[in-house]
Amino acid sequence: MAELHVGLGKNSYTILIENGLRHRLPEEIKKIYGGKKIAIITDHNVNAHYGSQLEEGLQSAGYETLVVALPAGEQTKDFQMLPLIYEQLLDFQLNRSELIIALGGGVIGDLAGFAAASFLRGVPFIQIPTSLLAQVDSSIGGKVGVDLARGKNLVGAFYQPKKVFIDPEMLNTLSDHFFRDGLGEVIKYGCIKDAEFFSFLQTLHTREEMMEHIERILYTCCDIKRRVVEEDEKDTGERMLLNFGHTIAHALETYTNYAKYSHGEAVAIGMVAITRLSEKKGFTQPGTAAVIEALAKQVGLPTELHMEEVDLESLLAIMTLDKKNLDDHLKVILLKEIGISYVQDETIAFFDELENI
Ligand SMILES: NC(=O)c1ccc[n+]([C@@H]2O[C@H](COP(=O)([O-])OP(=O)(O)OC[C@H]3O[C@@H](n4cnc5c(N)ncnc54)[C@H](O)[C@@H]3O)[C@@H](O)[C@H]2O)c1
Ligand SMILES: O=C(O)C(=O)C[C@@H](O)[C@H](O)[C@H](O)COP(=O)(O)O
Ligand SMILES: [Zn+2]
Repeated sequence: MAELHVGLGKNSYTILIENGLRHRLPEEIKKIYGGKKIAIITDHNVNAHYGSQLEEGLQSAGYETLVVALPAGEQTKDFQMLPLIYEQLLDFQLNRSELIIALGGGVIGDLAGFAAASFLRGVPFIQIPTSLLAQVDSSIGGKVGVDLARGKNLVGAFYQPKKVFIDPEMLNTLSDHFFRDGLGEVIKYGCIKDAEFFSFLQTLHTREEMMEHIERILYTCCDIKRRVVEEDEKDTGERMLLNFGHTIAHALETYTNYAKYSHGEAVAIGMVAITRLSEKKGFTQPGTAAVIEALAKQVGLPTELHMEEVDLESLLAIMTLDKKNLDDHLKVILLKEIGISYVQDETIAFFDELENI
């Protein structure tokens, strides 16, 4: 069992990582919430595996519950889902002091978190992340939101959960596709902050090997994210490092209508592409992109940005909507070398060479 504290003043909370924690959730929730009602927001896949156990446990602990189960997938992280959720919360008469639980992957965490941030101007919520991506990244730090057709995460808020409960055993039911996908963000953490962790990842070849070391993987990523968020909760500087590979990733996801690449896949492609560009311009130690590419390939992630399949002008137009853009500047996240990242002011011209990398 491991516990991490995210120190954000009155918005502080803890992350609990424990095998089998799902069986003890009602008891843990009782410690932090003395109200009557709990709304669980989840998706159909996760609900089928874990919904009834959680709901029944909470009912046995004396809570009145509502389960809002939505279709699985990125298309659900849409603005138009919100009224459907609000309607059900209203029917349930959830009040401002009562609790929302996000039970699922990053899609549910972001969407339910934003519903919590906006319903009645803010209802407390907790994160029970069930995908690898959500356990290492999206459940921590309070970035919640939804996608628009014109761009990813373009509507949202910074709204911290009251607690994050991580049960690594829940990953046993995750598909191979989404296990791999989460590794895109895991590799990101090694790239931006921890060369030793990156080297450790290079020694792991199979899902089984990774599951043998899952506590180290989860703890290392959560700890890096916690430290970065503590330093810059509102994403004005240091936190932008967590966006390594994401300017290209988000543009690619948007361009392909959230249907071709899952987020971690797009991040893998984005990290390799930006590092190739950066090497070409002399900002990154030569050979770094190849090393990231090799690790991504080793775990089965895509690494090639197939420019013949996309229109560069359209991709660049989407990038200009990136939330990191301030004034006339784009903020690009680059590596000096594996483990050392920084933010650099650039113009959109930085990406002109994308067709030739
Ligand atoms: N807020 C943040 O800081 C942050 C960080 C990274 C990514 N994100 C966002 O997270 C989203 C991607 O999250 P994701 O990859 O978890 O996608 P997801 O929520 O769609 O989950 C992936 C798939 O796995 C299924 N699933 C989840 N847990 C399962 C389990 N334990 N057993 C069986 N099936 C399970 C889901 O039903 C879904 O089909 C993207 O929208 C991305 O933008 C947000
Ligand atoms: O928490 C952060 O900050 C991140 O950037 C984490 C990213 O992995 C994540 O994809 C996040 O949702 C991106 O946020 P955005 O602000 O670029 O939309
Ligand atoms: Zn991400």
